[in-house]
Amino acid sequence: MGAYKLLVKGAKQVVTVRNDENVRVLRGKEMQHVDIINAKGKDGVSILVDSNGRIEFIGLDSERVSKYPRSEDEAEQVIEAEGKCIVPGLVDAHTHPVWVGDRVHEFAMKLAGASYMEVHEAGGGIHFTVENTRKASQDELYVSFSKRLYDMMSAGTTCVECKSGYGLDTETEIKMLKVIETAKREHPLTISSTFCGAHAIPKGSTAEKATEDVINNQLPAIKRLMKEGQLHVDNIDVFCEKGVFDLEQSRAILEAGKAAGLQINFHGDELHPLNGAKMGAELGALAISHLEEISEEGIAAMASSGSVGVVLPTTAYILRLRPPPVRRMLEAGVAVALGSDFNPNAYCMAMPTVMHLACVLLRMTMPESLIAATLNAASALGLSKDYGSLSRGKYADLVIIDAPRWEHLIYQFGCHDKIIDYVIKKGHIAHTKYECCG
Ligand SMILES: N=CN[C@@H](CCC(=O)O)C(=O)O
Ligand SMILES: [Zn+2]
Repeated sequence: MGAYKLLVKGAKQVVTVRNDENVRVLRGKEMQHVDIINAKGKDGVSILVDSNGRIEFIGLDSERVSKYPRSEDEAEQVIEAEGKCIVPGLVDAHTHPVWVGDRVHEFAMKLAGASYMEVHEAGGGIHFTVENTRKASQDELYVSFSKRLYDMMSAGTTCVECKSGYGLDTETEIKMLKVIETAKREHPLTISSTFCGAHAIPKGSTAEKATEDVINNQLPAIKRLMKEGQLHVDNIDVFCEKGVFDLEQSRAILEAGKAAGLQINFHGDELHPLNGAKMGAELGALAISHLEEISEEGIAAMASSGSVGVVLPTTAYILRLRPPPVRRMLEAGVAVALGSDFNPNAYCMAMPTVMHLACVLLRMTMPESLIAATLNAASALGLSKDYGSLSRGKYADLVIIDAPRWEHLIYQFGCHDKIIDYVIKKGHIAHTKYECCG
């Protein structure tokens, strides 16, 4: 074993986002620029990774050679990155990736004019996925889930939030959380897991009964497994929406989750303005997702509570919703993050596509979008101490792009696999296009 796990050298440009490990989140104007280390002529940029996968040095090749003269010989792997750009590993702050049975048939219905809630109320949508997921075995779910995680990684994602929520009963919710738990142990990606037993009202039940079931049955069973060390769940979620869980039911579920030691991270103000953002801010939510219908009051509350706003451009795009007022949120000082919202309704797991949509549909700039998909997304999951930017001491999660400027990752609409040369996870080559595509 070498003294260093990896040396990347000769890069044209390294976007650190912030080259300061103490910066854990960025808001408002702070999101207008990213820190970049550029090569000086032939003197490229190096990243040296220690044996624990953390960044030991980041800076010009010449400085690295004078400070660590033997680094090239002592590194287990060396990547020549001449002419290439490097950004931090992307962080996907919101996904629903554990399920079987696609909903391609519903895409046609929606194109013909059916709304998300019309499909849901007709017994499709989440209900369709619940029926299929309840029938599937843990192994079957793991096979499709783990393939999706590799696909996400090949598009540059190195940390991802993964929800349960297609069980809506204790048994299936636990089955889903166990699938996520297995991936936490076995997959290179860093996973933040979320209990979302309140994702919909089970068929034949009511919102009152479902709230009671989540609080009195599902959550205590999960808590027991966490105590026994069988599960390590990070977040509590609820779909706070008209016709699903109302404001008070959502509050009760989130409070119960918080009392069980989970971070509050939920769906709010997506289709109707229920003032979910304000309620979440009052509870000290770490993050609130969607926010298409956030109120001015909700924006002010999130700016002062520090709750991260996770916006999901794929949803607004696919459902033709009015996009969330991201410019207003940024102006007011809300920290904005991005997620793919990968689920059978929004079948997108590529964060470069998400960043592109954020720029075009949500009017974010490219630096804002990159910050939202790295440092702020890590912050929405409580992971920004270790992930989301490149500085000494942080984990070396990197995306190495074969393009003359980092912005190509966002500018290019699709086919990112052609320019993503390497995805590095904690200093390991987790994916390289040279092995899979030649
Ligand atoms: N809005 C609620 N949940 C998901 C959709 C899940 C589904 O349709 O299966 C979302 O965030 O978009
Ligand atoms: Zn969602």
